[in-house]
Amino acid sequence: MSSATIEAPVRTSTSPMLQLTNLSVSYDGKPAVQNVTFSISSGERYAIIGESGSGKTTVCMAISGFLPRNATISSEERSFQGVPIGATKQKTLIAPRVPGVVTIFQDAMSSLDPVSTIGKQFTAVLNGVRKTSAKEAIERSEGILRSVGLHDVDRIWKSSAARLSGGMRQRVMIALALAAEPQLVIADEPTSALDASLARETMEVLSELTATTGAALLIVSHDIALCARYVDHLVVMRNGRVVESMTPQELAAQAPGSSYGRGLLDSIPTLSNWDVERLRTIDANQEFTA
Ligand SMILES: Nc1ncnc2c1ncn2[C@@H]1O[C@H](COP(=O)(O)OP(=O)(O)OP(=O)(O)O)[C@@H](O)[C@H]1O
Repeated sequence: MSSATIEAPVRTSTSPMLQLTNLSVSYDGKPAVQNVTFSISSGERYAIIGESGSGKTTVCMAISGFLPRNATISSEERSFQGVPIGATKQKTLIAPRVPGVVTIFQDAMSSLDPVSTIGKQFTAVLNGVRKTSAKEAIERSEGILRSVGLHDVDRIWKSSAARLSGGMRQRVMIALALAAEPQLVIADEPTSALDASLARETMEVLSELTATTGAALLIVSHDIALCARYVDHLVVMRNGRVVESMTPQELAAQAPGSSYGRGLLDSIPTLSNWDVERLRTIDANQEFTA
C-alpha cells in the first residue's frame, strides 16, 4: 500500500456556507429550539455548547436532515451552499440528507456497520463520492486512516467495527466521514464516550483534518473548556435559545459569573480550581440573553 494525501478543495465563495435564520423546531407541538440564528463560512470551526436538553442536537439535525417525523420546523432561512435545506412549509418534515454535510455521532457503533469490514465500508463511501477502483480505495483509505492516527492499516481494513476498541472506532468513523469529502462535518458529542486524553486527541484530529481539507466543523458538546481550545466560535444554548455567541478569546476575557457561558466554564473542575471548597454553580432562575 502507498500513502495518499487529502487535497484541500478550492474555495470559491466568501458568503456563509451554512445560514440559519430564526430556526425553530417543535416536537409534537412542544418547542425544543426557538429562533436560532448563526452562520458558518467555509473552513470555520464552530461549537454549540449547552446543558442537556438545551436543543443542540435538534439544531444539528435540522442542518443535516435527520429530524424525526414528529418534528415541526420553521425558519426564515435554512440553507447550505445557498440551497434551502428541505422544504420549510411542510408541517411534518423529514428533510433529505444534505449533500456535502456529514454527521459523526457520539456512539461510533450506531454509525458503523458492526459486521461488514472497515475496508468494505470505506469502498462504499469512496464509491459514493466517485467511481473508485479497489486499488485506489485501498490507497486512499490508507492515507486517511493514517491521517487520523491509525497506522495498523491492514488489520483495520480487514476488521469489522465490533473488533476494534472504542477509540479506534471513533477514529475510523472520523476517517470514513472525511472519505466522503464533506464541506461541513457535524460532530455530535464526539468525545463524550471517551476518556480525557482520547477526547483531546479526537478534538485535535477533527480540528486538524478539517483545517487540512478546508471543511467547516460544527461540534456539539457539553464541554465548553475542551471546545474553546479547538474552535473559532462558540454558540451557547439554553432552553432552546442561543444565549451567547462569541470567540474563545471573548469567553476567556469575561469575568467569572458574568455570563451563562462563563458560568459553564467556571463549573468545570480543573487543576487550578481543584482545591476550592465549592465550584461556582449557575442559578437556574437567572436570565441570560444573547
Ligand atoms: N424525538 C423527540 N421527540 C420529542 N422530544 C424530543 C425529541 N428529541 C429531543 N426532544 C426534546 O427536545 C429538547 C431538546 O433536545 P436535544 O436532544 O436537542 O437537546 P441536547 O441539548 O442535544 O441534549 P443532550 O445534550 O442531552 O443530547 C429536549 O427537551 C428533548 O426532550
